[in-house]
Amino acid sequence: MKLAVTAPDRLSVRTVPVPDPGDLISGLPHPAALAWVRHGEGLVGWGEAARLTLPGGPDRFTTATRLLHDIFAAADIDDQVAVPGTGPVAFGGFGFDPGSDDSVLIVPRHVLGRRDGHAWLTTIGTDQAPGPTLLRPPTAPTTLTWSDGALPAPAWESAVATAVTRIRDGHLGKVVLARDLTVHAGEPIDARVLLRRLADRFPACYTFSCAGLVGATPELLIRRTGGHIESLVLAGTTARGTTPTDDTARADRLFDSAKDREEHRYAAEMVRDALTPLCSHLHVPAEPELLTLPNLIHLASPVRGHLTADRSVLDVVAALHPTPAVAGTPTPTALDLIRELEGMDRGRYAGPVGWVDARGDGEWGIALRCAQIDGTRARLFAGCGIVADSDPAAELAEAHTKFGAMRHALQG
Ligand SMILES: C=C(O[C@H]1C=CC=C(C(=O)O)[C@@H]1O)C(=O)O
Repeated sequence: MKLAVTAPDRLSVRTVPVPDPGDLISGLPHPAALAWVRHGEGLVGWGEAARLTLPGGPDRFTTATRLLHDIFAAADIDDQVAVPGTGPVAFGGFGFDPGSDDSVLIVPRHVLGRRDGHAWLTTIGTDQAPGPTLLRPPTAPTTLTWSDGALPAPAWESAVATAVTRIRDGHLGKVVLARDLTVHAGEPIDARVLLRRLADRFPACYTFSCAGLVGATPELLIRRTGGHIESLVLAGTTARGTTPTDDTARADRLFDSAKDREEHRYAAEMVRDALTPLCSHLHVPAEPELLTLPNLIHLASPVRGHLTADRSVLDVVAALHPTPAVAGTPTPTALDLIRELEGMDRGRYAGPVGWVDARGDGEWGIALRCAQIDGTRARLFAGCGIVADSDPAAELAEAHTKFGAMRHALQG
């Protein structure tokens, strides 16, 4: 696949303040939705002023940064709000595997944003629409037919067992193995229905949609606001309990679990090592804390820092991806094992997903708890960190719980 850039020579961009638009997702006018929303704040976009599709390669982030810089530098920008996310922005999703051709960036024609008491509408081009008008009301998917993806459950369990053997033999410390499920619907799946259900159920997650990849991820890879950066490293998981006592017992067991602590440590240490050279100040907590979601509890390390130089958020994404939350340790060995054992192409699942503006500010998550929608078909993904003490049956159960987020979004 070749690099493709669809963009006019010069974008004409105007951002104006608007009254509080309320719920962002219900303003999306048609199914080709772009979204990044958490606790009701964020950005939604529609229409395409520019699109970049990038071939695989470890340089895909720097290529994206350079091309976007050229498009944004040539733009004629009237930004009357001037906060992160105003002016032109690109939504994007990058392929997980450096060899993957799936990376895409879209500069929407319209963006509706809401953050810290500001609300704005950005319009690109001459079509100065006053705001979204619902062109096609969302309809929920019906008659869903589920099937296995690349590996049925027993085959995936034996892939996990093979990974455990390789780890115990000393080839690597950790690998994250994922599996996929396929679902067919009676009519084209509308991303807005999934966004609505995900945002209602997981308000603390980043509900996203970009080029058919729709999900609600709890994992913030990086947020850049001026020189300030934040990340939330997640690894180590348990399902929520069925009673309050069971829930507390599970949370305590997770917090004390040597196996989950090891899984988490690989991820937190790699993020620390990758960010240290970029930062004048970096805080990584010595111990993880618990992040409680409606369906799962994770070990979590909130990381904060200050960049030494003026780098785009995409430069920081390039330094971080793929973290051991989605690949493993050491990274090259883990990537080889993932290619050998998963039997599938992850596409943009577990890759960076988010947005960047012309200042280089932006928010990028790791695309987890998501599905790739393609007309009437969707591919759901879920993965689990495997270390020496992992049990294949327990990992299969964990993947099943992780699939639950998107299953619910599709089934209601
Ligand atoms: C790879 C996934 O989750 C990662 C993020 C948090 C916890 C994880 C775990 O405990 O295995 C995974 O590393 C996924 O949800 O598909």
